[in-house]
Amino acid sequence: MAAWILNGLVWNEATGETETKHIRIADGVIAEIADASAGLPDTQGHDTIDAQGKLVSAGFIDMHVHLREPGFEYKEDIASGARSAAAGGFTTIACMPNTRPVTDTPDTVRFILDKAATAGIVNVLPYAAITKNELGRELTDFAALKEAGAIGFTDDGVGVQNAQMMKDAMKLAASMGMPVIAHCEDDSLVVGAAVTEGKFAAANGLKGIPNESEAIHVGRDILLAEATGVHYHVCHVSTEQSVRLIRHAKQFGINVTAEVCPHHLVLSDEDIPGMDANWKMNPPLRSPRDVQAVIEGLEDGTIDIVVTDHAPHSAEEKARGMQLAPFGIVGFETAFPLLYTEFVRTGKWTLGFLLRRMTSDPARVFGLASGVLKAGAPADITIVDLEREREVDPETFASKGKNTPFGGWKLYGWPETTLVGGKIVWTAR
Ligand SMILES: NC(=O)N[C@@H](CC(=O)O)C(=O)O
Ligand SMILES: [Zn+2]
Ligand SMILES: [Zn+2]
Repeated sequence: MAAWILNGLVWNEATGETETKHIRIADGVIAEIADASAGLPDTQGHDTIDAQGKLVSAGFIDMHVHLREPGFEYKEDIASGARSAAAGGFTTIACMPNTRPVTDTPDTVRFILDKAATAGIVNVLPYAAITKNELGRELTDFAALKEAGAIGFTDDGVGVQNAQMMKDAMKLAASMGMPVIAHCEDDSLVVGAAVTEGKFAAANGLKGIPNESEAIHVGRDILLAEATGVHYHVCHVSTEQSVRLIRHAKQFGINVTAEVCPHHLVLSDEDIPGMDANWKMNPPLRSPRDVQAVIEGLEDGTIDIVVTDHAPHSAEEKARGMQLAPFGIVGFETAFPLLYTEFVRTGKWTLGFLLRRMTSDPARVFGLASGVLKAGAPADITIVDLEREREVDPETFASKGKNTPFGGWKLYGWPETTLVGGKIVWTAR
């Protein structure tokens, strides 16, 4: 469709303010961005979208999500996950391979791409597993998986326990120009705990997950990345120690990048209200000191991007209680409002900083053409109402998963309309 988005507020990095612009879309790309001071354009023959007073941004990019299909469609499927992403203003998402079967064959990669294309909602980029069935024993066929469309290799959900296996994976990925994305967790240090080691665990007589179970893999993998030259990307950084190691590695020019989730920026273990599994995720909510460290890591560029780690589970599964319920919370439909409300409205971050970490930075890290609002870029666009306050109601989520700790939170910054390739794929009722 040929369309004009009229009178939207577009962030200008040079001035550090928003400016009113008209954006013309043609053939799925941004054809023109016009200054509104020159008056309304001739919109004849075009659809028009009134964005008066609304933020118009490049669509958000989420490089760490779980869509659960194939195999766990009762939690989420590719279409429902994509709809949830669009409702959260995301236009490109990268899905993790801990499906059933695990995404460890070209057939499964193609299955995901086909399903995503049929759904036709957002761009879905599949990761493939590092090891067969994510068991850590045998590498998958990297070349065939890349050929089928996988954009990187990861065993997310579990850490690769064997250092030689990880080194072999990195060497192979490096030779193909592909990134290795790591869920950092040393099994020998994790003692079947549901929450972090710290105040909440102690107060409730629970075992805790220690910080070093994450950071020890980060440190190991940084050394392996240095040795192999691979692009190494650290998943869901949650500890002060991991931030420190990544900062140090970057100072040495090692090709490492990292991500952090909204919940690790906003919540600590001291916020957990009780034995409610909607507060259970991996890595767990850490101490306030860790929260401060990941915030500073994101602010100084040690951590490159924000991801949701959208991890839907059924209500029945989450009702099993803190100890038995699976790890994970949904994230698409609260991510931007949460960070906008907590960090931008409070004056801690500029709007531009948050937008960069959710658009152009993930595009830079993973070499995507999207993530920028400029002529010639894909017309993947998010229109956001920054001014209306609304309460988070999980029952209204497009996701099948309602498992969030943010139910009832009053937030600003709700996405209103999401366009992918110039087509409206979601609009708020
Ligand atoms: N983050 C989580 O708590 N859970 C993820 C797995 C993962 O991201 O490691 C899941 O698949 O449910
Ligand atoms: Zn993980
Ligand atoms: Zn994950």
